[in-house]
Amino acid sequence: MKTSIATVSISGNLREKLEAIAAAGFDGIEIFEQDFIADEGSPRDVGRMVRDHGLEIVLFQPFRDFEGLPEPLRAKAFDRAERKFDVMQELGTDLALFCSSCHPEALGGVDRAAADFHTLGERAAARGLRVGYEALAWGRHVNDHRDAWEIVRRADHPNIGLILDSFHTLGRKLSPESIRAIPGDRIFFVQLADAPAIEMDLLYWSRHFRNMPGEGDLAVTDFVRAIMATGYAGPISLEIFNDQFRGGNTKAIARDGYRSLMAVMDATRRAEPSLGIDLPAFPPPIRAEGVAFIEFATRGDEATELSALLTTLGFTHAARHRNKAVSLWQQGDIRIVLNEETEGYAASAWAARGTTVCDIGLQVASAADTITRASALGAELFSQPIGPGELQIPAIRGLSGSLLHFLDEGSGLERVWEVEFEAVEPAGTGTGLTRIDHLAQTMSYDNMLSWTLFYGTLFDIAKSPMVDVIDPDGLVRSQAVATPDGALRITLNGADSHRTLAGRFLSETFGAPLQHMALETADIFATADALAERGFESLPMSANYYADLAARFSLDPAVLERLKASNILYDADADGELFQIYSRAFAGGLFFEILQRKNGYKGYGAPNAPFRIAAQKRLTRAKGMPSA
Ligand SMILES: O=C(O)c1ccc(O)c(O)c1
Ligand SMILES: [Mg+2]
Repeated sequence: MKTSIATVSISGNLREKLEAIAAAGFDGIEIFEQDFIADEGSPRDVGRMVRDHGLEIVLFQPFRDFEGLPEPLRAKAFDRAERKFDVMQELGTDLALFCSSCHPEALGGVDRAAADFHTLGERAAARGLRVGYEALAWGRHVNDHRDAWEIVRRADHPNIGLILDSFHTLGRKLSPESIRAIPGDRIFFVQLADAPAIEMDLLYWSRHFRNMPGEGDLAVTDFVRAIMATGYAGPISLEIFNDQFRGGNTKAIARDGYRSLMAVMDATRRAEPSLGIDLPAFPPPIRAEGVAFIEFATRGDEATELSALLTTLGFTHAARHRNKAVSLWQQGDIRIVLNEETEGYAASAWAARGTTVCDIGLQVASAADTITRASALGAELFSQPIGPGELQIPAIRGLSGSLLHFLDEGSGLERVWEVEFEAVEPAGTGTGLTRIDHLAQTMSYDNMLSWTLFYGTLFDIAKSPMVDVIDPDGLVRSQAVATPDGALRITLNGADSHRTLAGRFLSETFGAPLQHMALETADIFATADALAERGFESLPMSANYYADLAARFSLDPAVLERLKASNILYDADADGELFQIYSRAFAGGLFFEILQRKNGYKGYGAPNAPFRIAAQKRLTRAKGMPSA
């Protein structure tokens, strides 16, 4: 399978785009005319430059407003096409995209358009070129792939074929099933794009909001299945018009594209194995079984402060590393590693950000499969020298330089805690915390799609609808991903203002670090008492908050008093109830959450977030810390 991406999909000048596209692993590009015109090189130079990057120009696009014009406009359109054919020959590409006309004077009629394309086919054939016809969803007379196909069929010329674009079909809610009846060799090119389900004008939606397959809500896999069922064997290309991507990090967006394309083709072959898709074998989306450990890079006073906080939370210093300044704190199935090494990745993370989560360990069905799938999707593997007797734990780079290690059961990796560590204190019952319920990552809003795609393509994990969280100083958007059984849940919080709590945390760190983790208890009231006994300081909530709870829910007054006395936050949804306690912030904005889900409550307490954030900001100001 030949992979490609339209140059319009990413930011930068043509040279920067080519470098990023080649590095991400694509075979070819659709050269967007403007990208090439803006370059100072001649068409020959540009063609050579593309090939020097190991890339092929698989399509020249777009040619607009060709078919159905009355004379003299018609003759002019043919002349214009000849000029572009000249350019294509110099560039070294044989296929042009002609999109359906939006010209105010274009006339309708399938036969008229077919006749124009037949004539164009003759002209193209004389130069050994081909033309593909694409129905724009907002074309004046042709806006449905079935009509474009009828025109191509009647044009009846071997150098005239069809171009299909998932956006134009799915965006207009047309079923892709009709594509299955088209002969595969009459389809000259396939473009893929996804988009979020928002009601708006088609053209505006297409030009500004398209995103990578898997990042939006369109059924791109169904579209690809229909295409592949025709026997189509040409390139599969991404054509993404997106304002954020145009201003984003060129290399990162190109990598997202590659990851997305591999994942959608993999999903297609698994949905319909008989299609025989030409793609190297790699494992299906990985079953994630939970968080195996969270590792902090920390030193000095901050390490002392964090250890004290873990003690009041009921953790014990369970073990210490045999060769390194690394300690393991444990309670139930929760493992928190404090790394005070002065060399290696933890040391670099500490140097850059101070106390921070430098590594996330995930428990997966197979660590080896995880690494294989991640590499097939374009991830960078990570390793560093290991000491005598230590295990080489499979790891990859996440986005923004983050790090993920993978543990599993049965390959020997599960023995890491005995092999590399020696016991210090036996684990007690603690405060009743059993496991990590979810991790909350904070990032700039622009990185949310990338992270959603990252987790969504590697794991068998689904995204829930985005929610808006109101911070007194701006909006934070929150997107959760969760495995079907809830074993792994991650919330991705995107800040677009530095004045929000999330934004400030981000501006003082960088990348997409973990800002908080939520620890589960089966009995919030018993845990609240045990925490109080240990001197844990919870985040104080206002009396107004509890008055509002009394108004919104029919809570027993005694329960309400109990909530208030222990600063427990409450929410309920159609399924069940949620109880939350927050820690105070430490080390520049990190914090812990303790929660109990009752009767299958599925959310994350979003209605409580504005009050929790306001309480955190109140404390920050009271401590005289800069409050933005
Ligand atoms: O928005 C456009 O004009 C446009 C151009 C070329 C395409 O392939 C397309 O899907 C849209
Ligand atoms: Mg298109």
